[in-house]
Amino acid sequence: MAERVKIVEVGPRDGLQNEKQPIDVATKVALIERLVAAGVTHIEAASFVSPKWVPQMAGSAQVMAAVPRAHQAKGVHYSALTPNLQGLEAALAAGCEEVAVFGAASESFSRKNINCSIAESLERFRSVTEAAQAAGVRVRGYVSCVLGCPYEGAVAPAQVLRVALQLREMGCHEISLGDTIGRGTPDATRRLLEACLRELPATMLAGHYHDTWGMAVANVAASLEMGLRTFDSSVAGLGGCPYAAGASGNVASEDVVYLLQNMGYETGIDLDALVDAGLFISQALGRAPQSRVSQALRSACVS
Ligand SMILES: CC(C)(COP(=O)([O-])OP(=O)([O-])OC[C@H]1O[C@@H](n2cnc3c(N)ncnc32)[C@H](O)[C@@H]1OP(=O)([O-])[O-])[C@@H](O)C(=O)NCCC(=O)NCCSC(=O)C[C@@](C)(O)CC(=O)[O-]
Repeated sequence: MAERVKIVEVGPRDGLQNEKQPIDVATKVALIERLVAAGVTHIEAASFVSPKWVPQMAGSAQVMAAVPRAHQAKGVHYSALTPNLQGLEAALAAGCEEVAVFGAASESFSRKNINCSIAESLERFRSVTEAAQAAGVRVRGYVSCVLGCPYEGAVAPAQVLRVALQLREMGCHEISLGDTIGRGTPDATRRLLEACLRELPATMLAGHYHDTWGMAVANVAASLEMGLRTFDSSVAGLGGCPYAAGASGNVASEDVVYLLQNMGYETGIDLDALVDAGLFISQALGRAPQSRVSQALRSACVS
């Protein structure tokens, strides 16, 4: 039987959080419905952050109220970002079964993104993880800027590991390593993972690679070689971070699924239906999908 790789679809959150044009709740929910229909089982659907900081995520409670719940019996999980207790309370009220705290390996990015130092953020996350665990909700931990910071440049793998270890110590079940600005190369990704894997099991790590420099699929492949089996991706390559100017979208889910299928891994995702989901949201945004696989599948020269 083929080995399973877990895809965490972050398009509805990471993908849409930075869009300038308003996207209504119905469109977000319709995207999520299509992702579920394509077989996606882990969807980051919402973000309970300050609407003054990230206006696009303001409708998160309405999104969570409308996502297809019947599919949960078939193993679909919805998660949301929660930077503090206020966010956690809103996420619990909205029925999230997993939440995510998001820290950074760079001081400057931490301050720009969540308005506090790394140390302050970790204190804050501790109260979030304690309250989430008391409510029976799992917590994922993000570390941003693992392969470079938009304000500080190079980031040492040891600094990433320090933050990741503290997230694990407070009970995060999974640590997602975010190449926020997409500067990473396969060699840099391997060096980062070598450092992290000395202290953390591969089963606990997820690769979250942005594609700004076109390296994201290569970084997924390098991470697979290093033992990672969980990847975050964004349908149609949507996305960017509001606090990392110029950063483009996550690696496209279609491209990751194509890669995995052709390497013999199982994802449970129907590529054609995923391409359709990407086309749906791209049409709603008035542009073409960034996924190269989507473009190739739809081009006239496909044999
Ligand atoms: C963390 C804060 C809230 C601190 O922001 P702050 O201004 O320091 O917070 P505060 O506690 O002083 O509160 C100020 C106001 O915000 C409100 N507030 C406070 N908390 C919340 C909340 N949870 N939900 C709704 N409202 C909230 C609070 O009620 C108050 O409202 P006011 O009295 O002024 O009307 C802010 O900086 C923030 O929301 N930042 C979010 C930034 C963000 O979402 N960035 C994008 C996601 S991270 C990312 O994309 C990277 C990732 C994860 O994908 C991985 C990668 O690629 O690297």
